[in-house]
Amino acid sequence: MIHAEGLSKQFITKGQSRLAVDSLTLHIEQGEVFGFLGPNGAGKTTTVRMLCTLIAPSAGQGWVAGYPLGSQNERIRSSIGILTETPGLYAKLSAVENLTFFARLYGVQEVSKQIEKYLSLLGLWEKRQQPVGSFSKGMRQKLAIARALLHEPPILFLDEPTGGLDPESVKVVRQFIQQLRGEGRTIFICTHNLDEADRLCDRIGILQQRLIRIDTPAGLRQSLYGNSVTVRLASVTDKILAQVRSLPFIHAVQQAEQSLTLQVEDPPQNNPELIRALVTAGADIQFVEEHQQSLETVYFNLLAQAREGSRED
Ligand SMILES: Nc1ncnc2c1ncn2[C@@H]1O[C@H](COP(=O)(O)OP(=O)(O)OP(=O)(O)O)[C@@H](O)[C@H]1O
Repeated sequence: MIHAEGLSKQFITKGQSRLAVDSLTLHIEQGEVFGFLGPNGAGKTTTVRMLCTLIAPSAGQGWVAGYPLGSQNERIRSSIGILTETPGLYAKLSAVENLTFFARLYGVQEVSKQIEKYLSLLGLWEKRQQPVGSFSKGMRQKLAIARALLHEPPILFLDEPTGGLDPESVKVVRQFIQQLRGEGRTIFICTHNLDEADRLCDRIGILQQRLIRIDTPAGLRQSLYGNSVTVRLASVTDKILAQVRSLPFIHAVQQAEQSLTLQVEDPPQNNPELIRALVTAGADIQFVEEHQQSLETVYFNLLAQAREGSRED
């Protein structure tokens, strides 16, 4: 659905050149929710602007909805919906008037039906006649999401979709994103919210000018340290130790008098077998605790490694 091959963007301002995005290669499947993480200035927005045909790449190639960037930009634009950091709505116009204006711009058929559908889904139908200038930030954000969907695009680019929203609105928007994924749409989210990326995204890409890592949230967590499980036992015997060490998904064993801390490949998948094996070996299990690395820890470590790497280059 979205494919980039060595995509780069160099900006030249006042004779100074700056490589904002360096040789980005990625592939995002249809129906995938992809999270794009990276610090301020990492190149996320620049990437999205290239993929949305708002700016031309300096090098590389890209395809969106099967159409190549550059020669088929019109087709790409009609296949995507965009939520930018600044919603750009008209303050004096009502919600309906704003959406009607944009619906005509996109050439939407059945304008009223589409407006009613999305205002209702996002909980704004009651406020439809109010001027957008009187809307809260959360309401404006939801209206901008509605606008991005009026023409039923199969691909959505969402820049900080829940940024600055209260917890209730965050929940509405997240549930809505899940619903859109359920409809088979491809969703590309730029966010600084690691917890959000963790909950919503099938895969996460971490960008720092270059793509540092791309993986599932679970894969990212495992990539640095693996996942640890601590099992507290009445006692640790040689038989128990031998049994645990024979399991192919156990990567490391740390032993204490009454506990084992084990590095497990995929805890939710492997823990049942681990517990069965322990019981077979005669273990009296008292507690099992899973220690997963937080995505935040992984994120900071990967960025630190990337910075270290670029200093050595
Ligand atoms: N039009 C432009 N002209 C010159 N430099 C630009 C332009 N747009 C972006 N840049 C530079 O490119 C780099 C990447 O910016 P970009 O906005 O893509 O980062 P970002 O990851 O989206 O950051 P943020 O999280 O702060 O939104 C920055 O150094 C920025 O100053």
